[in-house]
Amino acid sequence: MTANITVLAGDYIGPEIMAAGLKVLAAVSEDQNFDYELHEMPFGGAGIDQTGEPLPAETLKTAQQSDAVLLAAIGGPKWDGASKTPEQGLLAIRKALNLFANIRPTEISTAMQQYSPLKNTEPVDFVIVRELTSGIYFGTPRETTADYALDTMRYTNEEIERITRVAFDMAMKRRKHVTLVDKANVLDTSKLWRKIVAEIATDYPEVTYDTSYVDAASMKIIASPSQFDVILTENLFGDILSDEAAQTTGSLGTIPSMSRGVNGPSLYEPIHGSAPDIAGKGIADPISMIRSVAMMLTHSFNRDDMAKEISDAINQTVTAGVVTPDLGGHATTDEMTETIINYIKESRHSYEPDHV
Ligand SMILES: NC(=O)C1=CN([C@@H]2O[C@H](COP(=O)(O)OP(=O)(O)OC[C@H]3O[C@@H](n4cnc5c(N)ncnc54)[C@H](O)[C@@H]3O)[C@@H](O)[C@H]2O)C=CC1
Ligand SMILES: CC(C)CC(=O)C(=O)O
Ligand SMILES: [Mg+2]
Repeated sequence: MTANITVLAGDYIGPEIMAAGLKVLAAVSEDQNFDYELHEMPFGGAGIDQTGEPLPAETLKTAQQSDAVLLAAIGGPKWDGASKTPEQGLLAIRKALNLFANIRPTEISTAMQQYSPLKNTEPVDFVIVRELTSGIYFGTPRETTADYALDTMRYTNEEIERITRVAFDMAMKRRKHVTLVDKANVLDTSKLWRKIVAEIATDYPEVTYDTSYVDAASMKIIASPSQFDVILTENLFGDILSDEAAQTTGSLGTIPSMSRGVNGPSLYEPIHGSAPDIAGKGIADPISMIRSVAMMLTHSFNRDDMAKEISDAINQTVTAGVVTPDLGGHATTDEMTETIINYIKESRHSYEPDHV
């Protein structure tokens, strides 16, 4: 069977890191009985420029019909303040594909330890489960007048329930601990989250469960990150905390994500944006995109073996110090990508039986 993958390169560094991700996908697929077809479509600012729409109808249709979607990043100053923005396209595709669960891992592996600004921590390995299709990014009413602007934070019981089950199911496969991050000392929506999460937690007696206000949680991510296993939180808080958590590994440019719904394709993308400040220089860190490819192989195509090859090669590359400037190195995006590919090839070569 051929895997159909929609490719949304997007804007600024988007095409640079997507190229890196696709090169690694090609390398790791070689001789692996994994056939795939790429469907490259305009999206974000590129969608606006080509069709007038950040999420062109053809792009959405292609994504809906595919087995998985790979997205690099969208947005940037070119479209800031325009009537249609790349970010509208991003929110629209998340909603249209019902991608309510956004999974953002933070791991300071042995290989990454040297790049972490955190010193002498216990091993860090937690996952942020962020609600992705509701909350203040989607709530109505929403308006701007001459005197005020209004956004609305709104959550239904059902929206909280389904993401909570994703978080507890994930905890069951990990260290069995969930931390709900909210602002329940102030917000009614957070009070509702607490009530519903406490109810659902009773279905998971093996999972320990605690809560933290988001302000304190942002401190704990720096001060004592090893206490976390699964962080469950709403859309805005998850957006903010995941960038903070990413930086503890050394760079925002290293963290991938998966966004999933009930049926239909999942979407894989770096957690960062289009980094306009470094676009065109050839120095974007490709790890976040390459790890997004690995997440796709695991979760959409059941190819954990190929994902592990990618992960091992990334670890070897960063251990060897072949890293881009965000991690303090001098490598270009291409050099880092080629090094990762070489490690993949080398590991296969060393396992080949001798042909006499
Ligand atoms: N999913 C997406 O496509 C997202 C899009 N955006 C959009 O991206 C645009 C730029 O937003 P910013 O606030 O600047 O956030 P950003 O995440 O693009 O960049 C923040 C900082 O991190 C650095 N950085 C990010 N990714 C990197 C990588 N792979 N390698 C090296 N350094 C990297 C950038 O150079 C910058 O200094 C905006 O239009 C924003 O709306 C922001 C976040 C997510
Ligand atoms: C347009 C934003 C909601 C994108 C973003 O910052 C994210 O999803 O992390
Ligand atoms: Mg963000």
